[in-house]
Amino acid sequence: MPDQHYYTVVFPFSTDRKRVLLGLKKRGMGEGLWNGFGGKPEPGETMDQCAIRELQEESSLTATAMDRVAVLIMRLESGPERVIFVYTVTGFSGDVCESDEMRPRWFDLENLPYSQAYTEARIWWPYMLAGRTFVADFTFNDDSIVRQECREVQQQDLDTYLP
Ligand SMILES: COc1nc(N)nc2c1ncn2[C@H]1C[C@H](O)[C@@H](COP(=O)(O)OP(=O)(O)OP(=O)(O)O)O1
Repeated sequence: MPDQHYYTVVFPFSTDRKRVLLGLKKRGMGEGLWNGFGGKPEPGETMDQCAIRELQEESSLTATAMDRVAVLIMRLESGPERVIFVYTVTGFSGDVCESDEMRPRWFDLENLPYSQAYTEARIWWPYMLAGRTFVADFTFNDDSIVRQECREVQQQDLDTYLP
């Protein structure tokens, strides 16, 4: 079994579901790219707890309605495999604020910044935006995707990927 590192990534939607809140990563992994809000779980924390905490720390929003919608598996040429749990948030409280790590901005769903996001976002964001539950599995060689699979699953199937 390869070494695996676990992450969350969280995407808040506007009430009318026409806009999504993304954050421009200001430092570290994915710097300069638009993505959802997230990170690594702290010791003893569940992935759901991690998702809520990371969203709060990075955007100041508190999730009140959140769904686990996908698992992304990133098989990199070197380094540990990344297993990323994706969440959508359809209810929240608080006001959006910039943090040390993320500069948040609402985007219309028809105008997403794919040219300034992770390469594979073009493949799996449409699944998420369509409200699907899925597992996306990517193999990279350098920064290129050499194998990809995106398949719809049942909600409970996502649990099998939990650490
Ligand atoms: C190709 O790989 C990735 N694609 C996408 N779309 N998102 C990714 C990929 N690899 C990582 N991510 C996401 C997962 C997390 O949301 C962040 C990375 O989290 P970070 O390293 O910043 O975690 P923190 O716990 O916040 O880290 P520090 O507090 O130590 O800065 O990117």
